[in-house]
Amino acid sequence: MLDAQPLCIFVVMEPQIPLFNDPAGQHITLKDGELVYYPQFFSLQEATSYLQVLTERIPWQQERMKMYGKEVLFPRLMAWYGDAGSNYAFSGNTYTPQAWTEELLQIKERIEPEAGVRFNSVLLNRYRNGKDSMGWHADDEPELGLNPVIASVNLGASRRFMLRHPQAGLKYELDLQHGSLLIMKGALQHHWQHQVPKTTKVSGERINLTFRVIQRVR
Ligand SMILES: O=C(O)CCC(=O)C(=O)O
Ligand SMILES: [Fe+2]
Repeated sequence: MLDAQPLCIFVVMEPQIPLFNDPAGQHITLKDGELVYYPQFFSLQEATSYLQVLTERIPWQQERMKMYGKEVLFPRLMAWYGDAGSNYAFSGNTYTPQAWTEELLQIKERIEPEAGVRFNSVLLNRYRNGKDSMGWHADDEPELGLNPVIASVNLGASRRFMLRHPQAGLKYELDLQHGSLLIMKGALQHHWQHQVPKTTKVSGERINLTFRVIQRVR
C-alpha cells in the first residue's frame, strides 16, 4: 500500500523577511534524490519586483487537460517560455515556448551557476489563491532526460511543497517562501512525486517558475 506507515520527516522553514539576498543553500539528501533549498535566494525587493512584473506582463492562460476522457481546466494559470524548439508535452498537450523575456533571462542567469546547468525553458505556474493547486506528479517526461536538474523559483505567497516516495513510504515537506529557490536533482524525479495542495490558509497569489532542460529539440 502506497501510503501505509510513511516515515515522516517534517521540516518547517522559519518565516523570514529577506531584506538582502542570501545565497546559502541547504542541502537535503533524500533516498534516491537530492534537494537544495535557498530560502532567500532573491532579496525581498527583487522578489517583489519580479512578482509584480510577471503578474502583469505574462499572458497567463488557463489550459485544459484530458482526465478520464473529459476535458478539465488546470486549477492554476500557466505559461511556457524558452529557446525556439524546446517543445514540451505533458498532460496530453504539447506546449510551444514563447521567446524569453528580459526578466526571465535575468532570473535564469542568476540561478544557473547554482544549478550547474544551462536551462533552455521555463514553465510558469500562477496560483491565484489557496484554491489553485498542482496534484501529485513527477517531472519525468522523456524530454527531460535521465536525472534532470530542475530549478524552482518561488514568488508571492508561501505554499507547502510535498514530496513522497511511494515505493519506500517516505515523505518530505517544506514551505516554499517568497524569493526562494529549490533545486531538485539526482534520481528524484524517477522515484519521488511532488504536489502543491489546495489550502484554506493562503489567500494570496503565488508564481512558481520551474527552469528545465528540454533535451530533444524538435
Ligand atoms: O509550484 C510548485 O512549486 C511546483 C511546480 C511543479 O511541480 C512543476 O511545475 O512541475
Ligand atoms: Fe513538478
